[in-house]
Formats: sequence, structure tokens, C-alpha cells
Amino acid sequence: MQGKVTLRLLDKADKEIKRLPRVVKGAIYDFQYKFRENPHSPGLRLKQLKGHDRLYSARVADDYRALLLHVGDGDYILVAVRHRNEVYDNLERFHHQVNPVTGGIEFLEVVESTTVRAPGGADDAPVSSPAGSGETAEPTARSVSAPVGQPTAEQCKQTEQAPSAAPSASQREPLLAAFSAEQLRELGVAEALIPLALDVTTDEKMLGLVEYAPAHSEEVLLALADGKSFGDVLESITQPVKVAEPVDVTDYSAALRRSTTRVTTEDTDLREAIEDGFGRWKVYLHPTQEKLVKRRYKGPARVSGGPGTGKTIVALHRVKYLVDRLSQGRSKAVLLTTYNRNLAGDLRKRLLDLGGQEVVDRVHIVNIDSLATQIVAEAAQGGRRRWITDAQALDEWQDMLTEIGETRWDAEFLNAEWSQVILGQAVNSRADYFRARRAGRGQRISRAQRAEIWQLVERFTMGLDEKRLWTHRQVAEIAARIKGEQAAKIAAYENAEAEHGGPLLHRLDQSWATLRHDYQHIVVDEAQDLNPAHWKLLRAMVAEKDDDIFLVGDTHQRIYDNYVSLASLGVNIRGRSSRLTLSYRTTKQILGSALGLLGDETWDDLDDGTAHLGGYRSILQGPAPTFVRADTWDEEMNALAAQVSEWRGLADEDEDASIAVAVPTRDMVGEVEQRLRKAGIRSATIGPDGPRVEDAVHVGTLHRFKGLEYRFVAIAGMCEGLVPRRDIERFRDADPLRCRREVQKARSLIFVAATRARDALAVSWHGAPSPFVPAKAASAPAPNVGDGLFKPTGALF
Ligand SMILES: Nc1ncnc2c1ncn2[C@@H]1O[C@H](COP(=O)(O)OP(=O)(O)OP(=O)(O)O)[C@@H](O)[C@H]1O
Repeated sequence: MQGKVTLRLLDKADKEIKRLPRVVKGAIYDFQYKFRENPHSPGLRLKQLKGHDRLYSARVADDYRALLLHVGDGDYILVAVRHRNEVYDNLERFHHQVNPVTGGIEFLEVVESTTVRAPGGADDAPVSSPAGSGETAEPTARSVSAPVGQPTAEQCKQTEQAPSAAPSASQREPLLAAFSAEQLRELGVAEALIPLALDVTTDEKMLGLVEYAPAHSEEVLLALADGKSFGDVLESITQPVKVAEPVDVTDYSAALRRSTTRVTTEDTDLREAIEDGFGRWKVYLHPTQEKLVKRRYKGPARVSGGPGTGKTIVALHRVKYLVDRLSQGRSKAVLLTTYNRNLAGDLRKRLLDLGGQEVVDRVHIVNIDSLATQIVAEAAQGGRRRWITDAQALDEWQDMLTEIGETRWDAEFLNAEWSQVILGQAVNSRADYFRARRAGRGQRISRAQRAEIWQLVERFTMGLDEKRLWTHRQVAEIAARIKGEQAAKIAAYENAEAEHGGPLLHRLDQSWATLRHDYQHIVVDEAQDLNPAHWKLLRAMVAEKDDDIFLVGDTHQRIYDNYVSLASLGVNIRGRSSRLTLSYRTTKQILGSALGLLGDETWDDLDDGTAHLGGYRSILQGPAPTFVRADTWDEEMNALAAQVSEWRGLADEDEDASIAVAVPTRDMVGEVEQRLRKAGIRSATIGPDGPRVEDAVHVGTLHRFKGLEYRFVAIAGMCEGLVPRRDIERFRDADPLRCRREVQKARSLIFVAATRARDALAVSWHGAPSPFVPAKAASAPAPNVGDGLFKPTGALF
């Protein structure tokens, strides 16, 4: 009888397999099924490779063989699928190990340095190195080979053949000359790669070397080649994945259980990893991500990290992990919430993709303001009302002050005091307001002034009541109060039951539903944008216990005026904070520019401390961002249309939705769309629910870009007076703190928009540039409009 057989796919093997002909991929799915049924069935021709105790080959199709690593018992890992001509010779080129530092299983192939494979998969033929290049002795970057369309070899070839006056690769100093083999070993680089890595002399070869190398080696080598110090890499890349206990490098079964062995899970369809290029997040978590997903937290926990580091991915996996551990039932025991409505929709789609309907059925997915509205509606409080925005509330303040002839206080100040201090801290009485914290509000006020303000606020809210108006902040505050009262009742019952020594009778009657917390777990995405009332609401909806609240966010991306001190709101994350640092979205080049946008500002960490982005990095490569200035908006839009057309040429067919344009104002959205239309380009506005049309170039104000992702992003209208808005000048003397915050918010807006780009970013302006445009880019001569637009000025932020 055949025992249970598992066949997992090793990280990076999917990259190779994706390039195989479609029919071979189809054959792999059949193979996987048959192999799991019975690996020894004669048709599969499972056989051990000569000289290898754990490596096996098996038949996938007539000409293709799977390379399998036998972990033990019925556990196998699929490490490659190759044409049969490429499997059985030079078997010493295949290496596998349990990494002594990370404890993960790794596989790699090191090919001879004197041959270069031409791209073309099965037809790959050995090609001699260019004659006379004098480079045959150098171990090359193609050590880890790919069977088809091998960029590595191509890159090598191009570099080697390029006629140039520059020193040849063999004369150049190796990139990692400053490091020893022992140091690379300590950092966890795969043993077979170390001698090759130490000899690499060009960036191209380093990129080729790591393309199919084990992921940890890739991260380490690229960071070192980038100029990071040994200490930095040890601390930020190796330590987080280092195994605490000594690693038994012969125990592959133990290694398979570690998160550092990046394989598809047993029951995850291998098809997912191979077919869907964007689906890798579903099957290969980075070990640091996986640890955060599966940890047991003794209370609220927070994960921060720069844009694209996978915070949302971690939040989604965390939700699935929590749901998988719920006891049977039909209730929505987990709340997954975020700030924006469109992001909540996106979370629903992705959770469905990750966990299927059965997971989604147990999760209430809703943006935080809709949640508050539902609660207030269910409690039948407030009646029918019309929503007004914060800006409209400001107009209401202005009207009221004019009406009563009040000139000592300005509307802006009162509106902020009302929304941030009074509503923000759920202050319900004059006495509470006298005691309320006003941290971050700048202007100091006396007790007598507080009394005056309270009176004005009462008058103002009565006015809103009469007009049947309210703001989202008010509703959040009412919802927090309703749920706070419910939580207090639950606590009282629990105390009474503790004294009584068992459940009280009326807790078992119909009122039971209101006498328990709404959720068992709460997961929050984009946590930096929630306001204090939101946190109070969430705190009241889940009992204080292990794994109660899990939040992910990045204060550098805060684009609303919500500053909080979580501890003061009962959400105590101290000792349970972690940071992700590897960006999966943005290229190194874009990331460098985007980081420059943040300037010298300091950023809070939601918890009275400061946040930083130390160690934030990317291993993705792309072109440098481009900076373009034009004399007029009209010229800038022409340039923009030209840039979008160029990108459309690069994007796949029907991939218009991979291009987006961000502008500072709503008027500009309309104008850009019109210009694109004139150029024959279909566009769609990004509204509050996201883009209305999928297959079009998306155009939106900077505010709409949170949480989105595109291949190409243009930020247009980066002009003085628009970014940041000129009208914040009025705070410069009157309220310097407010002024600073407005500048910071504008930086965050641009930072968010710039980091939505995966492959390319273009920034443009007309007239005087925004002060955020780097001086070098701003002073470069204007390019000739219509000729070579959006070419880099050479300057980065
Ligand atoms: N382990 C992973 N493997 C592959 N792709 C990943 C992984 N983690 C994240 N990604 C990809 O990286 C991109 C960014 O992920 P995600 O949106 O979770 O980042 P984020 O930190 O929430 O970003 P932001 O703060 O900018 O919203 C997504 O395309 C996601 O699929």
C-alpha cells in the first residue's frame, strides 16, 4: 500500500517552469496528480540520479523530466523540469543543502563557466565564450541556469561581447572584493554559490547569478553588491531568518517544516504558482512574513513596513490563518477592515482568491466608516441624515461664526479642535474636554478658552442636528460609544459571573447576542489612517485576549489627519511590533527616489514613538525615474500623453489598466482624461470605489492611489503651489505645527503615488517645480517638448 505522498514546488522552480511550452506545463499538472497517487508507477520512471542520494528524475512527458528532491518517506520537492537531454550529464552541477544558517532546503545548479547557453530551451547548445575575450577562466554569472529564454546567458553574452574601452571583466575588481567566503557563509549564502559570487565583476553578472539562486542568497548578495555593509546585511536580512537552535544539515524532514524552506503547501495547487504570475504571494511567503502570520500574540500586534513590503499580504494570510483555527460555525467571527471603501472591496477579492468562499464566509470585510454607520443604524440612532465631508463641515463652521458674529476663533481651528480632540477622543462632556489631551494641536489654550470652545461646539453640533447633517467622524464616535457601552455591560456580567461561579441565567436568554463581543479577532489594514474613535470602536468589539487585534500600516503613507496614540486608546502593542523591509513591488531605482521625498521629517509610530524605514530595500531592477518640466500645463499634458503612449507600447495587449496618472487636483483629472482621449487613449477616473473601468489608463487625484499597484505611474502637475497646496502658507505663522503636518501629508501623498509603480515612474511639472522636486532635476534644462520627452534628467530625489 502506498503511504501519503506530497509533492511541493520549490520557490524559483516555478520561474523556470513558467517559461516552458504550454503543453509541457499541462503535462506537469497530470504528472503531479499521478505522482501523488503512486510515485513508483512504471509510467513515471522514477529513478535516482547517479552520485546523488536524494535527487531523482521522473518522466513528465516524452522529452521532459522532473527533477525531484526526496526529503524522506513520502515527501518530495519538485525542484526543476528539464528537457531530458539536460538532466543526466554533469550531474555534479546539481547542488542541494539544508542551509546551516536559515535551516531551509535549497537547490541550485551551477554550470560550467566556459560555456554559454543560447536561449531556446530544449535546443540550447553549448556556445564557446567569445574568442579573445580573455574571460574564459572567470566563473560567470550563469552559474544557476534556466532552461529556456535564459536571460542570464544573454546578459553575459552581451556584456562579454560589448566592444568597450572600459577594463574587461577579468581586469575589474570583483564586486564583493571586500568580503570573505567566511562572511558570505555567515550571512547564509548557499555554499555552492560562494566562490562564484566572490568572482563576479559586473552588476549584470551578479543579477544573472542570483536570478535562480535560493531567495535568501539572492537578497544577501544583491544587498552586498549594492554597497551594504556586512553588519547591515547580517542585521537586516540574515538575523530575521536565522534559526536560533543549531541546524542539523542532514535532517531534511525538520528543514521542510521550517518557514525558510519556501515551497508550496501540501494542498496548494501547484498550478497556482505556475500559471498566475501575480499569484506568487498566495504560495510563497517570505519567512519573515510567514512568522508574522503564524505567531501567537499575547494581545494586539502591529506590523509596519515601507510600501510594497507585503503588509496587506500578511494581513490576508493572517485572516486565513485565524479562520482556519476557528471552531465550526457560521458566524462572521473575524473582522477585516481598512480605511477606504475600494480597498475593502479589494481585500474581499484577494481573500476569496486566497482562501475561497469558506474563508470569506467567516469574515466581515468592511471599511471602517461603513462599519460605524451599520452600528449606528442598527441601534436606530440618528435617524435619516445626510453625510457631509470634513471640508463641508468647515463651511458649516464658517457660516455659524459669521451668523453669530464670532471673530475671536477661526473656523479652521474650531473644526480641527472638534474633530481631532473632541470627536477624536470621544469626549462627551465639558468636564472631559477640560481634561482632554491636545497633543499635536499646537496653539495652547486656557481653561476659560476651553469653556468658550465647548460652548461653540455644542452650538455647532445642535445646528448640524437641526439640519440633519453629520460627518463620518461623528458617526464613528457614536458607534464607539454604543460599542463601548456594550463592552462595559459584558465586563460587568463577567465580573458577576466570576463571583457567582458560573453563567448567569439571563446571559443564556435572548439578550445573549448583545452580551458577547462581536468578533473573536480583528485585522486592520492601512492602520495609519484610522482615527481615535475608530480604535475605540474596534477595541470595544473584541475581548482583550491573545490574537485579538492585528494591524498593519505605515505612517509614512498617512494621508488623512488622524494621529493616534494606540496605548491611550486601549490598544497596547508594546513588545508586539514587527517590521517588514523587503519591497516586492517597487524597483530599487524607484524606491531610492521615493525615499528622498520623505525629506528630514520625523514620523510617528502610532504609539508615541517614532517610525523609520531603516533596512527598506528592493531586489527588483528597472529604469531610473524620469523628471520632466514643461513651460505650460498644456505642454505638460502633451508630454504626458506621449509618455502614456510609449508605455502602452511596452504593456501587454489589453493591459491599459497597468498604467496610471496621478495629479494633485480634481480639475486636472478631467483635463488629463480629455487630453488622453484626444490622443486616442481610453482612460477611467479612479473614484471612491476605485477605477470604474478596468481596461483603461487610470487617472486620479493623489489621494486615490492608496493601496493600488500599477506597472507604470506618471505623477503630473508636481508644481509649486499645488504640491503642497499654496493655501497651507496661511498656517505658517498662525499654527506652525499644523503647517508642518500639512507639508508632511503632502510628502506622504507623493510618496504613496510614487511607490505604486512597479516598473517605471515619471514625474512632471510646468512652471516652477514643487519644492519636493530634487534641486538637480528642477534646474536641468527643459527638454524639447515633443522630442525625447520624459528622458531622465539624471537627477534623483
Ligand atoms: N511573499 C510574496 N511573494 C510574492 N509577492 C509578494 C509577496 N508579498 C507581497 N508580494 C507582492 O508585493 C506587492 C505589494 O504587496 P502588499 O500590497 O501586501 O504590500 P503593502 O506593504 O501592503 O504595500 P502598501 O503599503 O504600499 O500598500 C503585491 O503585488 C504583492 O502581491
